[in-house]
Amino acid sequence: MAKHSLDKDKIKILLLEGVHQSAVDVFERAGYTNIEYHKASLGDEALHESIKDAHFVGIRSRTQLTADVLKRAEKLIAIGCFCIGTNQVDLATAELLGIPVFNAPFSNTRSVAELVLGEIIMLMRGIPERNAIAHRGGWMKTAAGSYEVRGKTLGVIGYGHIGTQLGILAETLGMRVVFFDIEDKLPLGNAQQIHSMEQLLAQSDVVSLHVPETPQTKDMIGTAEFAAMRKGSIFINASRGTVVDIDALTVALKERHLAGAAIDVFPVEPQSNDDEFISPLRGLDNVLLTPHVGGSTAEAQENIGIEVAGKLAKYSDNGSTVSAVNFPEVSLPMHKGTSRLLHIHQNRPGVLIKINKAFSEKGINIAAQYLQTTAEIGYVVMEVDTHQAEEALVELKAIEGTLRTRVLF
Ligand SMILES: NC(=O)c1ccc[n+]([C@@H]2O[C@H](COP(=O)([O-])OP(=O)(O)OC[C@H]3O[C@@H](n4cnc5c(N)ncnc54)[C@H](O)[C@@H]3O)[C@@H](O)[C@H]2O)c1
Ligand SMILES: O=C(O)[C@H](O)COP(=O)(O)O
Repeated sequence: MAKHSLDKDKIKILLLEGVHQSAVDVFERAGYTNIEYHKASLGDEALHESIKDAHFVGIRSRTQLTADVLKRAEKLIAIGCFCIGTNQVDLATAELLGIPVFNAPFSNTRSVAELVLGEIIMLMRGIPERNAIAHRGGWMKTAAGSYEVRGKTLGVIGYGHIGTQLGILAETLGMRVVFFDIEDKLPLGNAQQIHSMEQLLAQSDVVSLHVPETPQTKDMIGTAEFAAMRKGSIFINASRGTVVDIDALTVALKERHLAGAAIDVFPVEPQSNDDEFISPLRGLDNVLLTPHVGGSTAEAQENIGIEVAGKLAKYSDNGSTVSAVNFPEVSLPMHKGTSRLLHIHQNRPGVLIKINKAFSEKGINIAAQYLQTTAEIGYVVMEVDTHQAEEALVELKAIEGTLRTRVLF
């Protein structure tokens, strides 16, 4: 088992938002037992208190790791987002502080696609409204406004891991699939790329959003876009709450320009299951409201726990940063018989030369060396004889531009 500059039982792992037990199991199997586990996200003060001595933190989409939080988390080595989205982390600040951020880019995508497919069928049949009326003692038995999905057009906005899977599943039900994406994408099945979002909106019976939260996607669907959609069409958002102008959506639904909607993500979401959900969409019978559960299935959560905890444990044990979203990616073999030094520095000219010169002057032999950079930082990993590791670490810490160093014996 890898030995660290810090004993493993001193390495604190903070897990928030009820990440799956599979993550705890992975950490424990890797020898990390100092785990602080919370079922929900923490309020600002509690978060500051818990993260200030944490070496690793695991979150889901709720916890906001802002620049302020990160700067106060002085011991933080890496962050795990146990989900797809990483917009809740200030990635640029994390990078400049030398903190890699990992996520699970695929594990819950099938779950989202399945949920959306079910919602399409329910909404095309007007089931949410019939269900709500029945719960109030009414009986809305009519074929009016109730349609098969076969032969209808699904417009997917954001044709990535989720959008593509949804497209394939929808085609198996006989739907025609069109998509809009800022990138040219290989259409799967019989899907067709449309290069104008307006044209997609005008020809779709169902529009489903699957874009990430970025400055470009903020409020990308508002009054004008709803007006461009067909009268009586269906709108679905299981991407991020910031992408849709929720007031404009409310108007489009109340005016019955849209026949229905399914919304899983909201501009403001409750911090925990004990807090009230506030939204102008509440009380609309033709809207399916779900509490950000697109990726919340047993299968997805278990796989995410294993994947992200595995990436964090690997970074802790051997320094590998493969698939980090904000960091130079270095793929490292296991090391045996040497010690591994990890050095994260500002990306400025001459750092590697200075390291090599300092080591050569001290007679420290470098058995292996790996370097990757981004525009902002460099990540160099070196292997040296174990008896020289402490001395090498001192030399590394003295290099100008150093952000962080670690040694793995
Ligand atoms: N509701 C949930 O529980 C849940 C679960 C998983 C993911 N999500 C959200 O869904 C999003 C999509 O997930 P994914 O795995 O398919 O991501 P992805 O990165 O595989 O796909 C996103 C696609 O959107 C495209 N895109 C980006 N900006 C765009 C723009 N301005 N206009 C059009 N297309 C644009 C990209 O080119 C890409 O093809 C995630 O970023 C996450 O925010 C939500
Ligand atoms: O980004 C994601 O993967 C989804 O939004 C799911 O987030 P969650 O883990 O908070 O449910």
